[in-house]
Amino acid sequence: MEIIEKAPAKINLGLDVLYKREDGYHELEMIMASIDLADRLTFRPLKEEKIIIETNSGFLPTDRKNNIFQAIEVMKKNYPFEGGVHVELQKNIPVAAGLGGGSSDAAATFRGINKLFQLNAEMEDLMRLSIPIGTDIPFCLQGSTALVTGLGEVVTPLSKPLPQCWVVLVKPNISVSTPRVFSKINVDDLPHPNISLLKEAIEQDDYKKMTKHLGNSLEAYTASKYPVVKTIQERMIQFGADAAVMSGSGPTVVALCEKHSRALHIANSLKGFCREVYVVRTLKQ
Ligand SMILES: C[C@](O)(CO)[C@H](O)COP(=O)(O)OP(=O)(O)OC[C@H]1O[C@@H](n2ccc(N)nc2=O)[C@H](O)[C@@H]1O
Ligand SMILES: Nc1ncnc2c1ncn2[C@@H]1O[C@H](COP(=O)(O)OP(=O)(O)OP(=O)(O)O)[C@@H](O)[C@H]1O
Repeated sequence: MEIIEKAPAKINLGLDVLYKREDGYHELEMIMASIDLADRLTFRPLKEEKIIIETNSGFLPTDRKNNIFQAIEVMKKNYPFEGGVHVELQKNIPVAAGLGGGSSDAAATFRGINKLFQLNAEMEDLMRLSIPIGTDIPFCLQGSTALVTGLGEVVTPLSKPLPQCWVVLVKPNISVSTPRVFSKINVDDLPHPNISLLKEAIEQDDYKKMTKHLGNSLEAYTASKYPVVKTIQERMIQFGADAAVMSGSGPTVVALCEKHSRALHIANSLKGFCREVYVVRTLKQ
């Protein structure tokens, strides 16, 4: 018996940091979308009480530091099942990229364990249990396109998927620590994208309006530390992107294009500059 789950990456088309809370976390307002770049997880039951993670990624932890391990432990504690789990992770999403790879793996694990051991857990319980592992997990559990608020735990699906377009992802060869970015920003100095207008554009299926309202409060800070983020964004526009925005806390920059030929042109033009370049579609749902 085995269960296979896909774990799609996410992009933040809009990310507004509203304020810092007493506990140090930040209230966010975001538009998030799943894209057609995914890790693949295979779950098998084990007789022994063990969690074994095997992966094609040479540098990811396979112990408790891995989000997959933590998600299995949370499932075991809240929905006791017999034996252990063997997980095979095929890692395709770049790590520490702002693409939510670890969160999506955890979400796939909640879904996979639920199916493998027939635990009948409710989606809203999984969302609540997932938050201490990562604030992007509730969105990853649902996927598609959503307005995401609170710390990341309030997920409201949009009435329409994203207008169909091509997405070019370019990750410079640096890793950005999300806790570090949040600890360094001063909320009073941040720009604030208009998330309401972005949401409206998507729900009106208005591609042009959507591209006008992409924005990320964290972009200026990450770009000030890593100027390569700004350089990539400028080149994407120069090579014909309709819009370009940093995803999450970075450093991946996302370009949107209506035409496939243009997306390929941007990707090919940037390949000499960055090793990790992808052309994908948003997920229709
Ligand atoms: C920036 C985003 O990528 C947007 O999608 C996510 O909010 C970050 O999600 P993530 O990588 O899963 O990060 P988490 O592991 O949840 O949080 C890492 C750290 O970021 C800070 N953090 C995160 C979420 C939030 N709403 N406020 C915060 O201040 C906290 O210091 C936290 O310890
Ligand atoms: N299954 C996993 N996949 C990727 N990273 C993981 C995983 N488990 C733990 N990690 C750790 O989490 C850190 C961040 O990885 P991840 O790829 O999730 O970041 P991210 O793309 O920046 O996410 P976000 O957009 O949510 O901030 C890495 O340092 C990595 O070692």
